[in-house]
Amino acid sequence: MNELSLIAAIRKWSTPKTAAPGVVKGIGDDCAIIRPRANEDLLFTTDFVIEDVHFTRATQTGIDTGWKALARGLSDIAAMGGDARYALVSLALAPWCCHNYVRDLYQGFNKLAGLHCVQIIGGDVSKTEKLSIDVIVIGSTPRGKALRRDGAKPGDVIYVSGALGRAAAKGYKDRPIPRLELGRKLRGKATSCMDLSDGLAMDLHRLAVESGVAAELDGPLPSAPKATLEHALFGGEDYELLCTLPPGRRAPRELTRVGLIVEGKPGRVTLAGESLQPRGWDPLA
Ligand SMILES: Nc1ncnc2c1ncn2[C@@H]1O[C@H](COP(=O)(O)OP(=O)(O)OP(=O)(O)O)[C@@H](O)[C@H]1O
Ligand SMILES: Cc1ncc(C[n+]2csc(CCOP(=O)(O)O)c2C)c(N)n1
Ligand SMILES: [Mg+2]
Repeated sequence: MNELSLIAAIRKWSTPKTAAPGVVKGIGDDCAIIRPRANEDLLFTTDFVIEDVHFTRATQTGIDTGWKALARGLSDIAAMGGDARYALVSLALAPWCCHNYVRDLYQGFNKLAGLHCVQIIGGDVSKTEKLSIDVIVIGSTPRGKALRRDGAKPGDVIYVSGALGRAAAKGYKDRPIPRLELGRKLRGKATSCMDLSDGLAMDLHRLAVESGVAAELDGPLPSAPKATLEHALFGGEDYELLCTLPPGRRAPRELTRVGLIVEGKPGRVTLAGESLQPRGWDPLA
């Protein structure tokens, strides 16, 4: 395997049947060229997936690792109420990564990219000791309509999508489903929104800090099969949406009410009246 032959293969694996709208030039030049539409805001996000930090080689296939690496960025776009459009994929390959493994990674990227009309428009390859994948995703929203973390107001109702603790209960070996459709439905409805990557306790704290409010969790939490309360609150990697809606506003059926935004020390979170520490997954701990 050398750089030229691998990039030629990647180019073949990444070429869609029809180019995504706005792509003037995809893989093959120093930069990709994108022509933005009028009246849209662009969204940019980047996330790593690193061997033995986010997955272990022995327990996860290349296809699942590729899926998850792209899903993390798509989930960020979902949290902003956006459409995911393009991705850049940088691979630092470990000595054990053979041609067929890289092909499997692209199968994983492509399975998920195909579901959401996302085109891989570039990237980089290099080598290192442990496989590291960085995926940049670019998305868009109608101008001024992106959902943000900083708009929650006292009196708003807190909701989460899906079931919490799913990834932790499965040993972090599942394929997360980015909630892009739900995110778009929440545009113009939710006062704040973010995706749950580090666990509800930590991520609700972050949303409350950005919004300058406190949060009270009161309702029963929607938990995944076999998930403990510890998994649901602190497990992380659920990639569900956490959002707030003004009182009285009807919530889409994918959402479950879990609490209320209140006035108080910014970032303080309580569960059934008890203070909840902002503990969860911390990559640097
Ligand atoms: N190295 C960095 N340089 C510049 N900005 C960064 C860097 N790392 C993180 N950020 C920014 O800090 C903010 C919070 O990032 P963080 O990664 O904690 O959130 P997140 O992406 O929602 O969570 P997660 O990565 O756990 O899914 C984002 O705006 C992110 O772009
Ligand atoms: C081998 C292995 N050990 C632990 C975990 C759990 N884990 C890793 S990163 C993360 C949060 C999101 O990451 P980030 O904060 O980098 O966005 C979680 C919950 C895993 N997936 N694989
Ligand atoms: Mg991040």
